[in-house]
Amino acid sequence: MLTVENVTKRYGGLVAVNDASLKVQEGRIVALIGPNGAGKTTLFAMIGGFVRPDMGEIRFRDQDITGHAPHAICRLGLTRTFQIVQPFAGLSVLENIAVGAHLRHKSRADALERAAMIGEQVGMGRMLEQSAQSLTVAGRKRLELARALATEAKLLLLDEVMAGLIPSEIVEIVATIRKIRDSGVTILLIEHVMQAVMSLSEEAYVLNQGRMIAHGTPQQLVADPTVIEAYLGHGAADRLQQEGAHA
Ligand SMILES: Nc1ncnc2c1ncn2[C@@H]1O[C@H](COP(=O)(O)OP(=O)(O)OP(=O)(O)O)[C@@H](O)[C@H]1O
Repeated sequence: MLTVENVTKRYGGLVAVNDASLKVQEGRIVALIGPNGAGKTTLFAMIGGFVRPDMGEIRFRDQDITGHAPHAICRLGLTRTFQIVQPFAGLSVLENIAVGAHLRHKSRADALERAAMIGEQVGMGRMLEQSAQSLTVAGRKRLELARALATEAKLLLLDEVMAGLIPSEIVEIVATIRKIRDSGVTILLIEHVMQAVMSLSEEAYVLNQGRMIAHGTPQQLVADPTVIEAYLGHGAADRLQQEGAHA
């Protein structure tokens, strides 16, 4: 469904993403993980059309979308959420979701009807008339999910939708994301909450200093010395093994 091939993005002397590739098959939940500053958000920005890669190619459903504008990519069925959630403060939850629905529904009544359905789907059924400004962090994350879904995305890119949530809220949003996938939406997510990555995704890619250093099931990756070193520093895999042997 999505193929990223040898994509590179430089900012001056810094190579934020360096010759990175990944594939997302339809119907899957795939995670993109890596330490802070690894280049995850930059890679998402390139896939969504917000940043143009210096090199490489991005294909979505057999179409080359490299360097296309975000609205054109969204119209094809690929939508991303943002790490910092900024709802339209003066609008209700329902109206905020309807902004996404307007991409496919020209009439306000149709957009609102569609928005109400999506609101239910993400567990915001009782908050639809509430002002978006009054939402908690967890509510805002759900709203961001709903706005993206309302564009009738076939592939959703979720950027840290669990950041700042307490464990019980994480459990709820994990269930919601699974439900969204079961409704036919493919998901690529950036996530720091490893417990969520382990329970949600069937496969994960690891980015470190701009390079894709590993790909596998989350279970394989947490046992992979290259991945452990990327997170914990040089020699960490050996140290862990020795500690394990002495325990
Ligand atoms: N617009 C920009 N101009 C200059 N440097 C940038 C820009 N955007 C990102 N970078 C740099 O590129 C590198 C990768 O950043 P990016 O935000 O993609 O990483 P990340 O993996 O998403 O990190 P985090 O997990 O902390 O969000 C960092 O060193 C960052 O400082």
